[in-house]
Amino acid sequence: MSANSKFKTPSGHALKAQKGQDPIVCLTAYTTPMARLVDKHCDVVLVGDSVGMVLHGFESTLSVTMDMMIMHGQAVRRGVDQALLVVDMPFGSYEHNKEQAFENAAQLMRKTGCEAVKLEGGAHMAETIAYLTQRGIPVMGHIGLTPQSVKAMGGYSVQGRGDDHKRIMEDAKAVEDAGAFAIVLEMVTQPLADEITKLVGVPTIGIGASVNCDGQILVVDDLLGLFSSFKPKFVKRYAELADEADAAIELYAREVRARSFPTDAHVYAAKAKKS
Ligand SMILES: Nc1nc(=O)c2c([nH]1)NC[C@@H]1CN(c3ccc(C(=O)N[C@@H](CCC(=O)O)C(=O)O)cc3)CN21
Ligand SMILES: CC(C)C(=O)C(=O)O
Ligand SMILES: [Mg+2]
Repeated sequence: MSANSKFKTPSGHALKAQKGQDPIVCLTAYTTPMARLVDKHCDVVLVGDSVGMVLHGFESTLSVTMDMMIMHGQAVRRGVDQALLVVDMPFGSYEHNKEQAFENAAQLMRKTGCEAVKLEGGAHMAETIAYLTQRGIPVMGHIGLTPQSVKAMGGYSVQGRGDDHKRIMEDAKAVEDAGAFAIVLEMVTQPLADEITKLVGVPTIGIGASVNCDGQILVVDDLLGLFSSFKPKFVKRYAELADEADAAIELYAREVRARSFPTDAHVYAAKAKKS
């Protein structure tokens, strides 16, 4: 029995070693039942701060709090026992200084039992990422389109088409050098994603980036067709569950109004029937 065998989930180091191997499969989850479905097929489950837009109806991720990430992180933890569990640090919980970042990252790990945290930002967050990783907190980076900066960026648009190409390359290198075990590349051009994937020694996880990234991630509600307030180009719908739910709810409403539901099969007689 190896010294590590009591840890049943993979570590950030195990994921790091997967660069250049089979593609790393990642999805989000925010609840226990969805976590169970996703855990079965994925290497990484992310409790994304996209939960604010997908489950709480916020217009951006800026309103998401530590309490929300802790509650959804705990729910997802109960459904994940195979994949690496990563929790997003919410807006305002890590930008002030590295001590604030450590305090909140430690709280996320302590209260949810996740294996790692993710935070947005490139070179300007390198010092913070180094501070966390040197103190035992595995960090996943996230560069390119960083949704917590939507108000500064003026929208959710493709990154790296102009003179920001060089800056994003430098961001990737800085985040790797700071000790991140993997880096999410969101909505950067394919040539830029490919250059970064070749440049860095840690896995790149693409979302609207490139088929050549070391892994891919999507919001699971997007691929299931459960979320439709917007549909970025990078989303592929593998199912239309909202349409199925709509049809089911419509039929229920019709049957209640027609008094065709419930039937004898759904109500209780005075005496239990022998079966
Ligand atoms: N459900 C969901 N899926 C996501 O991928 C996601 C979230 N929520 N919330 C946080 C961020 C926000 N994201 C977004 C939101 C909108 C676009 C979007 O509208 N993109 C368009 C316009 C592109 C452009 O202007 O150049 C697109 O066609 O891709 C992209 C990413 C990605 N993240
Ligand atoms: C889409 C992924 C990368 C994310 O950060 C989120 O779901 O919040
Ligand atoms: Mg996020």
